[in-house]
Amino acid sequence: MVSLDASRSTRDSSPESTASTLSCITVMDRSSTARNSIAASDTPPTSVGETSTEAPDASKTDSKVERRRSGRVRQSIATYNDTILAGTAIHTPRKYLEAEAVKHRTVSGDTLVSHIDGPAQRLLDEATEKLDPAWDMNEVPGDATTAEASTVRRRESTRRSKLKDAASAIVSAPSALRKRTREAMESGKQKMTALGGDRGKALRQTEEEEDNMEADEHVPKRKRVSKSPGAAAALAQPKPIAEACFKKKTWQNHGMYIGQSRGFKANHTEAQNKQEQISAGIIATTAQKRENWALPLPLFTWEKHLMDDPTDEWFDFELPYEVYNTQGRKIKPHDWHRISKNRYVGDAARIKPNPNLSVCECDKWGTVCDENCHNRVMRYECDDSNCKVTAERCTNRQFAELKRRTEKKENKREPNAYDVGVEVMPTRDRGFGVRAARTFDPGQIIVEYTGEVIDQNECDRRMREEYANNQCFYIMRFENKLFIDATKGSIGRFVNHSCAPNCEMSTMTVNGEPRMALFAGPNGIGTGEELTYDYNFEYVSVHSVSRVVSGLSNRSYRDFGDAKTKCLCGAPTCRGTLGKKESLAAGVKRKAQNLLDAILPKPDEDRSSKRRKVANAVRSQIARTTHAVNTVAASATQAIEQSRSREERLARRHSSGDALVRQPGKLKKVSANACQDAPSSSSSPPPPPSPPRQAHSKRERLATVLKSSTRTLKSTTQSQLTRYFATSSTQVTAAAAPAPQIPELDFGDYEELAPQGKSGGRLRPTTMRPGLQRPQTSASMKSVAATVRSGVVRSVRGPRKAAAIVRYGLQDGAGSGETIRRVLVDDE
Ligand SMILES: C[S@@+](CC[C@H](N)C(=O)[O-])C[C@H]1O[C@@H](n2cnc3c(N)ncnc32)[C@H](O)[C@@H]1O
Repeated sequence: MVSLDASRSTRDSSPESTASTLSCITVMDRSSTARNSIAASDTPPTSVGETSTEAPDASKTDSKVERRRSGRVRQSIATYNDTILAGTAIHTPRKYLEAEAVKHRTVSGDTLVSHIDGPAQRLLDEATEKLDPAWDMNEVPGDATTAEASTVRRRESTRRSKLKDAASAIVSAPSALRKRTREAMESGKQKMTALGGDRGKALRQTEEEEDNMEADEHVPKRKRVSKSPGAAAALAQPKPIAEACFKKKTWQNHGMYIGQSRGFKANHTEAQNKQEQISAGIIATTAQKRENWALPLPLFTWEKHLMDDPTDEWFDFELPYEVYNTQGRKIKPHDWHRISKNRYVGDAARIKPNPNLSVCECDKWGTVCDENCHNRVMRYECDDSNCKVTAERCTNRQFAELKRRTEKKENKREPNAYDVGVEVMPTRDRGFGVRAARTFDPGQIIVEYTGEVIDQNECDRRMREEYANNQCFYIMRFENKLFIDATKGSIGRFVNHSCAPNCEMSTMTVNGEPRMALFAGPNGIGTGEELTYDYNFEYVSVHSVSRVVSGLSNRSYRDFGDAKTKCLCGAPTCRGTLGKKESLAAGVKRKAQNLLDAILPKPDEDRSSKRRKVANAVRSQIARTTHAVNTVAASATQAIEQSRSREERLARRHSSGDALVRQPGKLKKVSANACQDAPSSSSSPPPPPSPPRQAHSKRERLATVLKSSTRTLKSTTQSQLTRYFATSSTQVTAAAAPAPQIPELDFGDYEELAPQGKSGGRLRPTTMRPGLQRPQTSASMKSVAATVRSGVVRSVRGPRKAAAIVRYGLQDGAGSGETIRRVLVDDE
C-alpha cells in the first residue's frame, strides 16, 4: 500500500536507502499494517469507540484506526523507494536531483558532510587558507583523496577577492573592538577614580587584569585613524563626576521645582533671580541654576516634614503627582462655572463705580509707593491717574500685576500656569481646596475673588431658595452693602478656611471699582502649600438673613451657614468651628476664667468659705467687666459706623473739607488754581490760610466718652482684680503654692470689636498688616504706641480705629488714619 503523508514525511535512516532526500513517499506493506491492527486489537479498550474486538478490515485500517505513529521508522519494517523500484530515478537529470538535495539540506543533516563539493568546498578551502596552518592540509598523510585533489589546480573564484576582504575585516574586528572597549574602560576608570572608594579600586584591578591578558595574547594594536588627538586628550582629562554621571532633566527647572532655591524672589523673572543669586554668592555661575538639582523632592515636602516633627525621621509618603506632571492636574468640579470678572446682577448693577478718591504723592518723596503711600493706606490701587511713580517702579499695582500674570500670551491657548500660580486640588476631608503652584512673596496678590455681585435682597433670596440645603457657601460680603456670590466665580471660591491661615482676603479699589482678592500672608507662600484664609465671620449678613429665615422651623440662619460647621483645618490654635472669632467680651471672659482655673484652688481641693467667697467675688467682677466691655464696644462700633459713613459721604463730595484735608497736595493745587484764576495774581493779596479743620464735635465727644469709660473700666477692674488676687495670693502662699501672677487685663485684638456693630460685623478677616505686632497685654502699649508713631497704624480705619481709640485712649481718634498719628505724635 502506498500512502502519501505530507505532514509526516520520514527519513529512512537505513544505510541502504536513498529515499529520504528524494521523496516523502513511504511504502508500507500489508503485513505490517495487519500486525499493527492486531496489536491495536490486543490493547484493552480505553473508550467506547474501541470496544470492537473484531479485526478491522484492512482497507479501513488506514482511514479509521487512529494510532499515533512513531516519529522514527522502525528498522524491522522494510521501506522502499518506489521511484527507484519503478526505474524512473535513472531518467531524472542529475542537476534536478542536486537541486532537490539542496532543498532538503538541513544544518545537522548529512548533506553538508557528505556533499562537500562546489561552493561548500570552496568555502572550506578559503577557511583553511585563512587559518594558515603551519602544515599543508592537502598533505595530510593517509588521505589519498585529498592528496590527489591537491594536485588539481582549482580555478580561482571571481568572488575570492571580496571574500578575502571580508575575511580580513573579520580578523581585524576583534582588535578594533578591543580598542574601543579599552577606551570606554579608560573613561570609566577615570570616573571611578574621581569617585574613589572600593568601586574605583575594583575597577582598577579589573583593568590591570585585562592589560595582563592583552599582553599574553600579543594581539597587534591598530591605530584608529578616525580618532583625533584633541579627542584623545579630552578623553584623558577626567570630567567632573557630576557632569559625567548625571544629566540634568528639563523638568527640574519647571513646575514645582521652580523657585525653590534659597533667595528666590517670586516677583522677579528667573533671569533676574539668577543674577541676584550670583551676586549674593548663592550660586556660582549662570549655568548652575538651582542648588538642589539632583532629583530633589520639592523642597516644601521635606522641609514641612522636618519642621512638623523633627524627631520623626521615617514616614510613609506618596510621591506627589506633580513630581511627574509639573503642570498639575486640571480639576474642574462639575458644578463650577468660572467667571473671571465680577458680574453685577440685578439691582447691584445700578451701583456705579466711584472715581479714584485717593491720590498718592510718592513721586515727590522719591519713594516707590511703599507702606506710607497714601493710596496703599487707603486701599486704592495706584494707576497712571492717581500715581505719578512709573508703573515699573510703583509697588502698589497688584491687580495690574495679576492681570499681566493671568492673561494669555501670544499664540498661546492658555496663560502660563506658573504665572497663574494656583490650582484646584482635592482635599481629604474638606472638598476641594487651592494650592500654590509657585512661591508668593508676603503681601503679593494671588488670585482675585470674582463672581456675581448681588445686593442684600438677592443674597437673602438665594440663601433662602437656592442654597438652603447646601453644604458649601461661596457668598462673600463686599463693599457698599453688596455681596459676591462665587457659586459661579473664580478659583478663589475654593480656598478653604484655616484658623492659622497663610493668606488674607481683602478688598481694594481699582480704578474706582472695588475688587476683592487673596493676598499672601506675612510669611509668604511656598510652592505646594494649601492656600487658606480665616473666614472669621459669616459670609452673609447674619441679621438680615436670620430675619428672613426665622420662619423656617425654628432654625436660625447659622444652621445654614458655616458658623457651626466643624473646622477641620488642623491648626493647633483651631477654634473648632468656621464661625467668627471670639467677641471681645467672650475673649475677656474666657481668659479670666482660664486665669481663675489656673490660680484658684479647685472647689474640691479647698472648701474653706473664705476662699470660695474670693473666687465668687472675682467671678462676679469678671462678669461685670465683661458686660461693661460689651456695652462700650457696642457703642464704639456704632459710633464708628456712623462716622465712617459720614466720612464716605464727605469723601464722595471730593472737593470739600475732609477729603481735601486728607489730600494736602490736592488742596495746594486747588488753592494754586484759585490764585491763578484771580484777576491780578501779582497784586492780589496772598490767599487766605485754609480755615482750621472743623472739629467733628460728635466724634470728638464720643471719643472722649470712650476714652474716659475705658480708662475707668480698666483702672477699676485692674485694681479690683489686683486686690482680689492679692488676697487669694496670701492664702495660696500660705498653702505653699507658687505665688500667682497678678493678671493684666487683655482687651483682646481690636478687630474683635467688629461683630458688635449695627451692620452685623465685618466680613473679611481684619488681619494686621505685616510689621505691626498685635499687643497681647496692656504692658506692651508703649511698644504699640511706638509702632503707631512709626506710621503703620495710619492704615487703621473704621471699627479698628474705634478699637484703637478704646485701646489707646486717644484724644482725637475719629479722624482719618493720619489724624491718629498726628494726635499721638502731639501727645508725645
Ligand atoms: C468657599 S468653600 C471652599 C471650597 C470647598 N471646600 C469646595 O469644595 O467647594 C467653603 C466650604 O468649604 C468647607 N470648608 C472650608 N474650610 C473648611 C475647614 N477648615 N473645615 C471644614 N470645612 C471647611 C465648608 O463646607 C465651607 O462651607
